[in-house]
Amino acid sequence: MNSWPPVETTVPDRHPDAPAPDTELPEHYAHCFGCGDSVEHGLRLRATAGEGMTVRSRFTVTTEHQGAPGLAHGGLLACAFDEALGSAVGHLLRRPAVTAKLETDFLRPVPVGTTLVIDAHLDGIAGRKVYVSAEGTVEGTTAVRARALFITVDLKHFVDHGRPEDIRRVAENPALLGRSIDVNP
Ligand SMILES: CCCCCCCCCCCCCC(=O)SCCNC(=O)CCNC(=O)[C@H](O)C(C)(C)COP(=O)(O)OP(=O)(O)OC[C@H]1O[C@@H](n2cnc3c(N)ncnc32)[C@H](O)[C@@H]1OP(=O)(O)O
Repeated sequence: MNSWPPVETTVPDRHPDAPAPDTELPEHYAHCFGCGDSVEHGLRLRATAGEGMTVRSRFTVTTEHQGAPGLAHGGLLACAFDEALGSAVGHLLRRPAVTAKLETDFLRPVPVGTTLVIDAHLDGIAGRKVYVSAEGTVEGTTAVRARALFITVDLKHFVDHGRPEDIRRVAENPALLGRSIDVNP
């Protein structure tokens, strides 16, 4: 296995305004496929801040999330990890960041009706590069592991690249963004 993080990093402190351990984290965007309550068949991840540089997320697999009969689709499992890892970066550093690279190891199938518990850990930071990893367990057995590189960006990134009507809807109704995001930092 390659060394991780792949470059020299430092481990940052939690942001002073990061949610305290055991705090339930809000959805970051109502229309997010990973965590938004407005997305009918979305993943609806729920997350809790952990100790140190950790966040625990939970993804309950439903019949809408199947790939093979009765089993979660691998692409949706990768999506769940993207969300869980992004949540760790966003909430612990309180800086906007996007996924640049995501790698997943699928070790065991994840059945419909089970809850995947994803423990994400912020491993290190080098400039704008943030390295995070996570392990997902079903009833105590490791099913999926993932590693990712996130890159911190300015809020301008989302304004420049997002669809204007969606940006406008958020500007008119900031409640669509989770309580934890300051749209006027
Ligand atoms: C705030 C409070 C709470 C918030 C909660 C939020 C929860 C959120 C949950 C959300 C969850 C869902 C999250 C989502 O779904 S995010 C959506 C999916 N991701 C994207 O759309 C990102 C698309 N990519 C880009 O926009 C650009 O490529 C970015 C911005 C990433 C970089 O373009 P930019 O022009 O700005 O920078 P740069 O190119 O100089 O690169 C900078 C450095 O990075 C290195 N590099 C780049 N790519 C790679 C790579 N693939 N492997 C290895 N290294 C890579 C690069 O070599 C350079 O290194 P160095 O030369 O400096 O050493």
